Amino acid sequence: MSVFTTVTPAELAVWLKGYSIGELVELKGIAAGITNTNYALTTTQGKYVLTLFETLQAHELPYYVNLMAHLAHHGIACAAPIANLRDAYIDRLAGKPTVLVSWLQGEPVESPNPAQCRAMGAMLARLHGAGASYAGHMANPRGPAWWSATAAELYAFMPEADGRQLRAEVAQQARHRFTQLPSGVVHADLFRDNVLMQGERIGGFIDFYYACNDVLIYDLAVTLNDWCARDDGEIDDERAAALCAGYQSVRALNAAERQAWSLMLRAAALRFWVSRLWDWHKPQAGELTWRKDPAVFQRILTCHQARTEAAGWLTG
Ligand SMILES: Nc1ncnc2c1ncn2[C@@H]1O[C@H](COP(=O)(O)OP(=O)(O)O)[C@@H](O)[C@H]1O
Ligand SMILES: N[C@@H](CCOP(=O)(O)O)C(=O)O
Repeated sequence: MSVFTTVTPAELAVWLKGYSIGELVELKGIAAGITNTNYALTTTQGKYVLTLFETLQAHELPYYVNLMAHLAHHGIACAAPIANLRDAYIDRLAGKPTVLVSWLQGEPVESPNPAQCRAMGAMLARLHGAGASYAGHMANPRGPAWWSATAAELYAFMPEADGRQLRAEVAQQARHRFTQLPSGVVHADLFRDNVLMQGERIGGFIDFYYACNDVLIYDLAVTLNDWCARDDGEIDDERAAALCAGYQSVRALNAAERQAWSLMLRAAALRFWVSRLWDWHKPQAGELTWRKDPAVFQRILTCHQARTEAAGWLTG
C-alpha cells in the first residue's frame, strides 16, 4: 500500500479551495507505486491524481512538472499538471510538496503485444519531438559518471564473475562518446508500469521523475529492454521490430544512431542493473522503495553482449 502520508477528506476539502476544480466528491489512496503517496481525487468537475512527494523537495520539482505541462500542451499523452489559484503547479499539503495532475485512462500492461509496442514507439518519438522546444535542462543523474562511481562501490558485494562482467561493461562504455548523436528531453524510465494503455492506444505516460536531457536513442533502448525482453533476457524480435518501427514512423534514426544502437542497448541495461544492484546491496534507511531483481538486467545485458547485430530491429 503506497499511502505513506495520510490526508483526510476534511483536510483535502479545505486545501481544494486553493484550486478552481470544484468540490471534493471522493478521495481514495492509490495502492500501486512505491516512491510517493498518490491519491485518486474526484471533484464535482472531474478526476485527478494528487501526488505528495516523499523524497523529492519542492525546489527539485520544476524541471519535471514544467516538462509534463509542456508535453501535455503539445498533445503528448501524459499527465497534465493543474495550477492552483496562485498559478503554481507545486503546492504543499501535510508537510509534503504536492502536484495535482489530470487523471489518465488506462492500465499498465504486463505482456505487451506488437501493436502496443508500435504505439509505444510512436508516442515516444512524438515526446522527443515535442521536447525539442522545452527550455528546461537537466543532465542525466544516472549517466556514465554515476554508474561507474556506483559500480565501484558494488564490486565488493558481488560474486567474482558478475563483478568482472560489470567492470568490463563499465570500461567498454567509457571507451565511447555519444556527443554526435541527436539529444534532447528523454523520459529515461518508460517501463511498462509507467505507461497506461487503453487496448492498443497509449492512455498516457506517468512518473517523469528521471526525465532529463540525454541522447534520444538511449530512451528507445531503455523502453525496448523493458517492453521487449523475455524472462531469459533475450529480446523478442517481433515486439522489438514493432517498437522501433513505431518510433521510426515519426522520427527515422540517422546513420550514427544506427551505428551506436547496440552499445546503447547495453548502456540502458547497465544503468538499471547498477541501480537495482545498489538498492539490493545498499538499501537506504527509511527509503520508501522495494527491491527489484538486478539479475533481470544482468541477463538482458548478457544477451546484448552476445549479440553482434541488433540493427535488424531498426529495419523491420
Ligand atoms: N495521471 C494518472 N492517471 C491515472 N492513474 C495514475 C496517474 N498517475 C499515477 N497513476 C496511478 O498511480 C500508480 C502509482 O503511480 P507512480 O507514479 O508509479 O507512483 P510512484 O511515484 O510512487 O512510483 C500508477 O501505477 C497508476 O496506477
Ligand atoms: N523502472 C526502474 C525503477 C525506477 O526507479 P523507482 O525509484 O521509480 O523505483 C526499475 O524497474 O528498475
